[in-house]
Amino acid sequence: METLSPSITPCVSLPYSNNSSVHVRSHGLSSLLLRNSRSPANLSLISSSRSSLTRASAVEHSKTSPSIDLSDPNWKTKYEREFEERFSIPHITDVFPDAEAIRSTFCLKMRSPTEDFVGGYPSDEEWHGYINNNDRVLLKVISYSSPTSAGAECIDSDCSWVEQWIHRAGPREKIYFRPEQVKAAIITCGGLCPGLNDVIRHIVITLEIYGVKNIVGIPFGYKGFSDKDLTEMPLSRKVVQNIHLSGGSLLGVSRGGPSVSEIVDSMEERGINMLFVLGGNGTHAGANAIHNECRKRKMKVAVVGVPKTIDNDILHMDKTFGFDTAVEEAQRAINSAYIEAHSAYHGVGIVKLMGRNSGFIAMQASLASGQVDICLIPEVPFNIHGPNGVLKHLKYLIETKGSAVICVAEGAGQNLLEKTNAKDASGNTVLGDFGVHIQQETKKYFKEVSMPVDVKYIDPTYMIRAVRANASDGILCTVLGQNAVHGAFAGYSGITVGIINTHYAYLPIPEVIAYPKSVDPNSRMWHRCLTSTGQPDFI
Ligand SMILES: Nc1ncnc2c1ncn2[C@@H]1O[C@H](COP(=O)(O)OP(=O)(O)O)[C@@H](O)[C@H]1O
Ligand SMILES: O=P(O)(O)OC[C@H]1O[C@](O)(COP(=O)(O)O)[C@@H](O)[C@@H]1O
Ligand SMILES: [Mg+2]
Repeated sequence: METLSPSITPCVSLPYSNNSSVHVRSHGLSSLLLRNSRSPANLSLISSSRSSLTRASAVEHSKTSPSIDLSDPNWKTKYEREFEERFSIPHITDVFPDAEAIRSTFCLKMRSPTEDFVGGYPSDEEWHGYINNNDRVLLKVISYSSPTSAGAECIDSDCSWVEQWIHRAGPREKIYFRPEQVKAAIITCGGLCPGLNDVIRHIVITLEIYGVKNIVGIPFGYKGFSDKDLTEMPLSRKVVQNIHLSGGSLLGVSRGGPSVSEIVDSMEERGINMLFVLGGNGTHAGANAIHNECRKRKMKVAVVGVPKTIDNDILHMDKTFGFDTAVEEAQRAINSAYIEAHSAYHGVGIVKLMGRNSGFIAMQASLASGQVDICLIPEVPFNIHGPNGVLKHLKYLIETKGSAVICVAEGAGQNLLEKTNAKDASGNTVLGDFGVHIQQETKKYFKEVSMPVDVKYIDPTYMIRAVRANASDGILCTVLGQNAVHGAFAGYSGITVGIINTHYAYLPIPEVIAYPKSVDPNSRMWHRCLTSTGQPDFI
């Protein structure tokens, strides 16, 4: 039976403050709300979180909002209007006001993809499956009654309800590209993630249903645009039919690569006018820059992203594809660590999971397994040594339970390691190996206190990333892939697609990558994780 450590803090204090120095939870409203701290009412985003604002260097919000004066009786209306403006999605008609729209060729009546449009486009005249351009999805669905409510994000001290609407994804009745004039390209960048092949597959299948015949894959990420030895891969339903049965990416992935202008030069040369970009924060920063460069050059191109990251660090979305699968797979590693630890005399199982800045996989896998005693993530500071340190608690667990399991996210405890200052080809900081560090410190500590322990360290990170998507991710990938194509045909560009409050939406890219999403240490989910592990604060 699990025994709780006597050092457990019974409740977590909720630092409510409307002082401008309050740490702002890193959600989408941050830039606007931080500016509010200079407003006459001197109110910033009021949050019960203790995490500080983290910001990706990549992209700032593209559409800045002026400060909201909370003493203005109409501030809510103004806020909602400005929110709508920030989350408006760029459209081809912004640059080409006379762009011709035709009736959609997305037709679910069976038709051979090799058929030519000699007799005109097929259409489902009576079909009521289209999305109206004015359809919206609500971004936030909880009305908090107090800033001290767990996870509360409030704009004013009363936590006034403010509506934040974003664009609903899906097929439109009017499209801005003639299928026979489309050359569509798909690219996968960054690290691997379960589900990449499922998304590629559904982009290709949906493009074919619209009637596109010229579809290519760019090999090995952005590098494929500049490396002369890499040739584009022709794609069709036949090519992609079974690719979802294996993990990885049919097209290959890479970090780093050519400049944005080189990429756009290459797109011009190749005649690409639809680009589907599958990747994380970095890839999306690139996609947005490509979109802007195309606009600057007056190219009628749709650039649409599909967020890919097992780290789940993309803002606003319920989750990104591959995350669910990663959690499921991580749980298997935790179970092995548990079995090893449980079967050994004074066994300690340590599992390292991915998560550069965000501990979502570690948190969710710990919760899912129910076998973790200590979960360490980058968002929550901790000490290893000292009276409240991890090792002291570990000793207590060994004494009371006989074994213990520790789950660490790769980005945890970086302040306790020597900095490498190394960067990968994309400019991401190369992290120190905290898993190895805590393994070594555990062995040292128990030697010092003359207590025998049997430490088993499992690093399943690349095994987790390489698996094929599970059923739930498979469905998510299908919907995201289809919606990416609908967005491009509808004439949107510089957008990405995500699942938000169980609905599918289009968002302007800068809003989802303004900074990496992270675990809120005051969220219900982190509290649930603490309830499950029974771990105390290690501070
Ligand atoms: N700020 C940026 N602007 C343009 N391209 C970027 C930017 N950051 C990263 N990239 C490119 O995006 C690709 C993927 O980035 P990376 O950070 O490795 O993965 P991810 O997209 O999963 O975060 C790389 O080819 C990288 O060169
Ligand atoms: O060894 P690689 O390819 O750099 O990948 C490691 C990184 O991949 C990730 O899982 C996901 O990163 P990306 O979203 O940038 O692909 C990180 O958590 C991890 O640091
Ligand atoms: Mg990234």
